[in-house]
Amino acid sequence: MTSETPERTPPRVVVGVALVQDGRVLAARRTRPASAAGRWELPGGKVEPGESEIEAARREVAEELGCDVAVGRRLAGEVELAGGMVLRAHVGEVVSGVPEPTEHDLLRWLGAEELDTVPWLDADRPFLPEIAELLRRTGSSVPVEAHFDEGEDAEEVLAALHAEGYAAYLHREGFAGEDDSEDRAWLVRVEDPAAAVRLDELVGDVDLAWMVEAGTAPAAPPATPPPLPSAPKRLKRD
Ligand SMILES: Nc1nc2c([nH]c(=O)n2[C@H]2C[C@H](O)[C@@H](COP(=O)(O)OP(=O)(O)OP(=O)(O)O)O2)c(=O)[nH]1
Repeated sequence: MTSETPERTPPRVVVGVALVQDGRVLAARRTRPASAAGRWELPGGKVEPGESEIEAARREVAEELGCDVAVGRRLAGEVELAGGMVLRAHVGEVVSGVPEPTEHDLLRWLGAEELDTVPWLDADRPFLPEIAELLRRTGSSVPVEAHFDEGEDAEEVLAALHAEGYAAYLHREGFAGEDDSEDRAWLVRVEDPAAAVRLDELVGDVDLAWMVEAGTAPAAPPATPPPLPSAPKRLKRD
């Protein structure tokens, strides 16, 4: 950039939250302005100066829906809005309370195949394919597992899930005929789709970990759990 390049004001961010629960996402119908009334959006609003997107998302959802939400990773991309604003979207979930609209006139929980049944605001449409994929991936009641090479990473993710109120447990991968416990991976298993969304996010912050299809591994931890490292290790977050 040269000294002649005019300074650009960064666009104001509007953050929408794709609240996911039981394989569905919460859509809210706007009442204002007249040009947007009757169109559907993700709950959210403008990020205030000094606020992070996540703080703004939690504040806006509390104002609009009267419930507490956990806000996780950002969906890909952003969409330019009129008035020098951009729309970004994050995945989230309700952690306490039941969404009741204070500004919208209707809420609907939509499954992956129902996303097209409401007239979304134009700016929200580019996010729908990723939301649909997320709902398909997490919408079943099949257990979901994450594989960890390192026990301490698995333990830390497990602790994070428990701290946020999710049911999750740790077990070691079983290899037929394998008796060297050093070679066996750690698996964190969840059965609730909302917990699967959160597990997926946490796994994204760990180098040697990935989501796996839950196999036939035992559904309960072994009677005598193998020792875990005790030193805490920070998750890499951005
Ligand atoms: N909240 C939200 N706004 C959206 C979405 N899609 C979209 O184009 N918008 C637009 C509508 C508005 O022009 C702008 C956000 O306005 P807003 O009225 O929700 O935000 P706010 O509560 O912070 O605003 P204000 O009433 O305090 O002025 O972004 C969406 O999914 N969620």
